Amino acid sequence: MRKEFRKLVTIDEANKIIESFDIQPGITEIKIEDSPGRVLAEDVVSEVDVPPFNRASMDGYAVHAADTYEAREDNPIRLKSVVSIPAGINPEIHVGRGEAAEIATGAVMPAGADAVVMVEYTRSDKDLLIFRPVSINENVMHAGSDIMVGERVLKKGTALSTREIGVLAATGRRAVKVYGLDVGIISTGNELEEPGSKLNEGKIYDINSFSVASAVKECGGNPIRYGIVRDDETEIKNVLKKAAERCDIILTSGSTSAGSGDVMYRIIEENGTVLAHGIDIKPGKPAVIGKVFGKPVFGLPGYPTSSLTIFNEFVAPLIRKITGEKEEKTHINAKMAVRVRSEGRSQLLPVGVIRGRVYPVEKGSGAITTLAEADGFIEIPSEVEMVEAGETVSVTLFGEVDIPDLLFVGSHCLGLDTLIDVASLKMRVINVGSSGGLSAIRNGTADIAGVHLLDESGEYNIPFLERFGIRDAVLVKGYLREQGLIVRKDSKISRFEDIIGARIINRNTGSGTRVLTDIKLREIALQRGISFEGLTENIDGYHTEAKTHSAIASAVKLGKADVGVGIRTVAELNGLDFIKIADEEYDFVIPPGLLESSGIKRFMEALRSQEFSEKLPPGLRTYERTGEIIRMPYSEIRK
Ligand SMILES: Nc1nc2c(c(=O)[nH]1)N[C@H]1C(S)=C(S)[C@@H](COP(=O)(O)OP(=O)(O)OC[C@H]3O[C@@H](n4cnc5c(N)ncnc54)[C@H](O)[C@@H]3O)O[C@H]1N2
Ligand code: MOO
Repeated sequence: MRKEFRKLVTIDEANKIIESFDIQPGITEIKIEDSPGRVLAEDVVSEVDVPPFNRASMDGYAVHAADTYEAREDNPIRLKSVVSIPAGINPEIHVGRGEAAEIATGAVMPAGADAVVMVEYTRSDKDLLIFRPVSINENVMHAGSDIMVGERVLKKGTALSTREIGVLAATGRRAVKVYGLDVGIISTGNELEEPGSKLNEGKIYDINSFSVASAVKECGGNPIRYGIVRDDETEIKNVLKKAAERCDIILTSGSTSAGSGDVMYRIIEENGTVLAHGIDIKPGKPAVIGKVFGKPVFGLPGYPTSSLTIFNEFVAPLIRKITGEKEEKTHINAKMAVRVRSEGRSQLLPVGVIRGRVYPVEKGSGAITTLAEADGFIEIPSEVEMVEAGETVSVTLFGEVDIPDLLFVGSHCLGLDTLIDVASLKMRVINVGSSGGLSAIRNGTADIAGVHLLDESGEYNIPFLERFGIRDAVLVKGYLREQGLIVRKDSKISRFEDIIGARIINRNTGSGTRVLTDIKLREIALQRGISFEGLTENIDGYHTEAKTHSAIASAVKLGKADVGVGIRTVAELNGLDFIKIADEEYDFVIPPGLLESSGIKRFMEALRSQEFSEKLPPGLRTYERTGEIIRMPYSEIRK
C-alpha cells in the first residue's frame, strides 16, 4: 500500500514536537586538539604552575640588578661571566655579587640572580661589560604568573576555541571532558555506493551520511555513521535498533516520500511513533519526525539539499541546545536580482549574494551544489507567490560572503575553469546558460557573459545580442569547441549522415548544439529532396531531448542511444569516440565600461596568452580570432 502524506505540519508545529523531546547530553572525553567547537563538561583546574619556575624572558645575562645600577653607555660596569645556562636544565649554581651567568630565553633563573640584561646591552672582552642598568625582576617571568597551581583556568560550559586549547596544553591536559551527544546516521537506498569505491551503472555516491555527519559535528554532536543500508525493511529495522541502543538521536536519509520503496515512516510507526510525516517547507517536505526503539528519530529526505535543509532547520538547533554549542546567524538585507516564483509551501531558497544583489541558486533540492554554490538562503512564507526583482530581502548567511573580482553569468564551459586559473581571478560563476547570460548583461547584473548560441544562418552569438536588445556591450571572441558525434568505441557510425538510421539522443530546443544538428539535417533533407519534417520523423530519438553534453554522453555510454551530438571534451572524459562535424564559437560579452577595469584586463590578457592556449583541455582550442573585440553596431561588421 502506498502512503499518502498526512496533513503537512507547519514549521511551528514541527518545532513544538521537537521541543517535547527530552534528551540529556552525554559526556565524552576527547583529545584536546579535537576539542575546538565543543563545550566543556568540567571545570579545568591547573595542577601545575605556568611557568613552573622563574625564567628568563630574554637572551642575555642573569645578574644582581643592584650591580648594574651605575651602568651607562659611556661608562659600562664590569662583571665576571661565570657559566652559560641553556633552556631545559635546572642550573645548580649561585650567581654571586659581581657575577653574571649567560642565559637563554626560557631557561631557569639561577639562584642569586634577580634580573636579566639583554645581550644587546653587553659586550665581552675578558670580562662582561654592561652598558645599561636593569631593575629587579626585569626580563624575568615568575613561576605561576601565567597560571597558578590550583587555579580554575576554564569553567564548565565554556565553548572551546583554539585559544583555550593552548591553555589546556599549558596545564598538561591531554584530554578533556566535553558534552556529547551520539547521533546515529543511516543512509538508505539500493542506489548508493560508498565514495572511494567504483561507481557501477545506475548507482550514485552516498552524499548525505557525510554531509549530515559533518553538520552534526559542527553542532557539537558525535556523529556515528552506520553506512549505507539497502531498501529492505528488515535490514533498515535492524540497523535502527542497533543505533537506538547506542545513540541519543537517529538520523536516516531517504525513503521518506511517496514511492513504493519509501518505507521509512512505516518502519518507524511499527517500531515506535510517527509524530509528523510531511512538513510545510520547501525543500524537505516529506521529512519524518518520530521515535523509534525509544529514541528520537528524524527521517531526512533523500535529496541532498532537502536533507541538509531539514537538518539545519530542525535538527541542528536541537543538538546545539543540548550540547550548548552556539551559532551566530548573520543576516543581511539585499535586493533581489531577478524575480522568483514560489508556490504553496514555506520556502527556504538558497541564494548567492553578489555585490549586494541576490540570485537564486536554481539547481533544485536534488543537487548538492545548490548549497555549495549558495551564500545563504531567503525565507519565502507560504502565502507569498512572487518576490519581485529589486525587492529587498533578508538573507540568512551560511558564512562570510566572498567578494569576487568578476561576476560571470552564462553557459559554463570547462575552458572557463582554465581561463580563471590562468588569469588568477576570483570569478563567481553563475551557470544559467547562454540566454541567461545575455539577459544578465542586458540587466546590468553581470561583468561577463559566456555564450555559444548558433543562429539558423550559421552565425554564432552576434545575432543574439541584437535579439536580446543589447546595444551597448562588446563581444570578445573566445575559443573553439569541437562539436561532433559522440558514439561508443565499437560504433559503425563514421559520418553525420549515419545518424539517420541510428537511435539518437537529441539536445534541447534552443541549445546551440540542437541548432547545429538541425542545420546539418536540413542540408541532408535538401540533398535528398525531402522535407525537414519528413526526414526527422524517421530518426529514432529525434524528439528525445537531453539538456547537457554530459547527458548525451551518458545516454550513449549506457546504450540508451547510439549517437548524440556534443563536444569532444565530454566524449573523451567519458571514454567514448568522437567524430568532428564543426567548430563551435564560445564567446564572451562584456559591458564596454568594464573593458578598462583591472579584472577584465587580466581576463583579456589570460585569454590571449600562450599559457591559456596550451592548458585548454582536449577538444577546445584558441584560434586567430581569440581575444578580438567586436564593438557596436554589430550589424556593420557582419557581412
Ligand atoms: N510522487 C512523489 N514523489 C516525490 C515527492 C512527492 O511528494 N511525491 N516528493 C519529492 C520530494 S519533495 C523529495 S525531497 C524527495 C524525497 O525523497 P525520499 O526521501 O523518499 O528519498 P529517495 O526517494 O530515497 O531519494 C530521493 C533522491 O535522493 C537520492 N538520494 C537518496 N539518498 C541519498 C544519499 N544518501 N546521497 C545522495 N543522494 C541520495 C536518491 O538517489 C534520489 O535521487 O522525493 C520526491 N519525490
Ligand atoms: O521537499 Mo523536496 O525537498 O521539495 O525537494
